[in-house]
Amino acid sequence: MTEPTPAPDEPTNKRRFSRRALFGATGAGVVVAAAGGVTAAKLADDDSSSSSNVVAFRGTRQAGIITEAQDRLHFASFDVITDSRDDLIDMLQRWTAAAERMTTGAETVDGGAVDHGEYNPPADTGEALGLDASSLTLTIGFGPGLFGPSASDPNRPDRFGIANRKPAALKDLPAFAKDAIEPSRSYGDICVQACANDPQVAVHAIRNLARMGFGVVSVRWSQLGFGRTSTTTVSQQTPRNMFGFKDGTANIRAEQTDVVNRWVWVDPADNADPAQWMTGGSYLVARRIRMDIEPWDRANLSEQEAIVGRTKGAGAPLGMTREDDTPDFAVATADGPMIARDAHVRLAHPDNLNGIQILRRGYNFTDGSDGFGHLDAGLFFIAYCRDPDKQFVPMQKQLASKDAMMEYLTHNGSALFACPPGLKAGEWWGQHLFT
Ligand SMILES: C=CC1=C(C)c2cc3[nH]c(cc4nc(cc5[nH]c(cc1n2)c(C)c5CCC(=O)O)C(CCC(=O)O)=C4C)c(C)c3C=C
Ligand SMILES: [Fe+2]
Repeated sequence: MTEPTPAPDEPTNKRRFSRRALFGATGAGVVVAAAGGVTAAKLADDDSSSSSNVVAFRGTRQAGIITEAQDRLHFASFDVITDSRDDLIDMLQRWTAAAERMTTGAETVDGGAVDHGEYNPPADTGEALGLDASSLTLTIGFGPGLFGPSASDPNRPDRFGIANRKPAALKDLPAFAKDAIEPSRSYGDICVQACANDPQVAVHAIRNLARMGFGVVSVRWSQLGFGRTSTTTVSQQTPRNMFGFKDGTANIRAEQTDVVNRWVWVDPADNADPAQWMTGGSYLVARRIRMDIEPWDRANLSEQEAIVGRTKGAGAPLGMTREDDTPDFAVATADGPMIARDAHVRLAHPDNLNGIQILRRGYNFTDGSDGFGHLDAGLFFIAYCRDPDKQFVPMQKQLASKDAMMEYLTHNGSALFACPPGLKAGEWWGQHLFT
């Protein structure tokens, strides 16, 4: 594979690290692999966004939350299949080292694909050799079932002695109106969200973590996403969802520090002492939402726009012309409000939800067709929030019962994970939960 040629408008400070370049350079001692550390990454900061192709793995926050949303997703939810706390910790340590390397464009271990002897299975599966880091971020979260009983599995024992460390906010989401949740696409003990600008890099990362976890975890479900449906920084263009509408316009942006602190990061006051490991982290809500594409495609444009509450072309609130115009829910027409009472954006707007906000970070998906000639397509909705019970739950309750868009949606996957804060040098995933 050839090294990608930098685009002419690429910043001159842009750093490119490819697995092939590192592969060739390790002999010269360029890469510092001790404790999984690789010197090349941009130094971490609160934002973790990077203008280069390497996003810092370590920092105050985990990367992949307010990081500028990448184009591709591979999300995996794992069941822990061992009762051994030591084995789980050992795997988390090995995962951390490999994850840190992969986010720099390196293999899981030095020379993993081809240098570990012809009679051993390769320690890296190799499909990302020659590809650069592609802004890969790997974000870990822990599900309610890891701590013992949960609503989805009430008989789970506390296998790892961490029941008292469970944050109050970490509980399975309630059932919402019209939910059609499939357990085989839902829940899980540990999640890893892999986001990258190259799908092969994201898939390689999840595949290798799954391979390394053999005997300790098994993949419960996973989801690929092919196009972001959010903007998380002010410089990003708003993408479109599978209904053809701009999605992400009114999202929280990384630069809105006060808003992010209020609605995304867990505060010390949110938890008692045993759950302080979550301070500075965030809760990840995942919902697989099937979109009924074919009936939608037969709805006329004005009906589609009335359901969303924005125009399809510009993405402007109805009654306005520009995407960044502020919606005015008071404007009336002869037939009622300009933005209908059951329009999606009216119901999801903070003015109609006691000020509540969430950070959306979802992806379009298409998993082929369903055997009846319909696309199995939709939105893999991901949201980050400080307290799902006070943010996502009331928002989704309102949408599930009143939103006109629900006629075209089926929520068939659901999960909640607690994503701890970022790692300092030498720390490993889950360290402050298990020690
Ligand atoms: C519970 C939260 C939300 C779910 C679930 C959800 C599903 C969903 N949304 C769209 C399409 C659009 N959503 C838009 C705005 C919007 N959506 C939510 C929340 C949920 N959406 C919020 C908080 C907002 C912002 C509201 C506001 O403050 O104005 C938009 C408009 C553009 C935008 O602001 O992003 C679209 C379009 C789909 C298709 C969908 C499920 C498949
Ligand atoms: Fe929405």
